[in-house]
Amino acid sequence: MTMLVKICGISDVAGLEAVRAAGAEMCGLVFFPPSPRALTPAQAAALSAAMPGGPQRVGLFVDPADALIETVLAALHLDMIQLHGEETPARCAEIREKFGRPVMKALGIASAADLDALAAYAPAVDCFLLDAKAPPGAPLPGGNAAPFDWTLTAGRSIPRPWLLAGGLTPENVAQAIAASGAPGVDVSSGVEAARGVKDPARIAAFVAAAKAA
Ligand SMILES: O=C(O)c1ccccc1N[C@@H]1O[C@H](COP(=O)(O)O)[C@@H](O)[C@H]1O
Repeated sequence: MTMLVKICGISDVAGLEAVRAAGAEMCGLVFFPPSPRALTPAQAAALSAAMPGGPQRVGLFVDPADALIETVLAALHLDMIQLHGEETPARCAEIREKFGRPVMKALGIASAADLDALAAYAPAVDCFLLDAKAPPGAPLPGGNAAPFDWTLTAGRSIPRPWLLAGGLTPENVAQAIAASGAPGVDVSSGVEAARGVKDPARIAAFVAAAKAA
């Protein structure tokens, strides 16, 4: 089975080219201003236009108003919408229906009980991203280089396709896949040279390690 790989927080052409060259299926474009990886719709449109084709474009939003999604979709094509806030199942379904894009819902996981929430979301979304819960007071709900206990998902039936995220790196991704049973992985901080600055060599190493796992 193909291991799906998403590299999140791409903000320049070198990063996008590295994702394409490495063979990752998806890249994430962040539309959440507090993030060091955030893009304006115009910046994202220019970046995406610099490389027609290539990885699927996933737009990352945090509790977005409809107007923001509308503005982004008017500026560039998105293949998928990632919701990384406190969106309810009803809000996920509304966004999926209104904007006609597959929805990936991110959920913070700290204990086995957190996985119980997946059942309520399953009818409203196309896939899940299971990330560590943000540390208390963290300014970002994700992208914090924090892992969760990978064994929590081992042997669990996850009711949609899913990606593992949180603190993954080229060095630990194979171990994370083996421990969690994840069919796909997503990374941001672990492939950066500095916060918000992607490192093409680490992107290549991450994708190679994930695909070989
Ligand atoms: O990357 C961000 O800046 C970000 C901001 C707000 C919500 C989510 C964000 N990133 C997502 O979090 C996961 C895990 O990140 P990391 O690898 O631990 O740094 C990342 O894959 C993105 O999907």
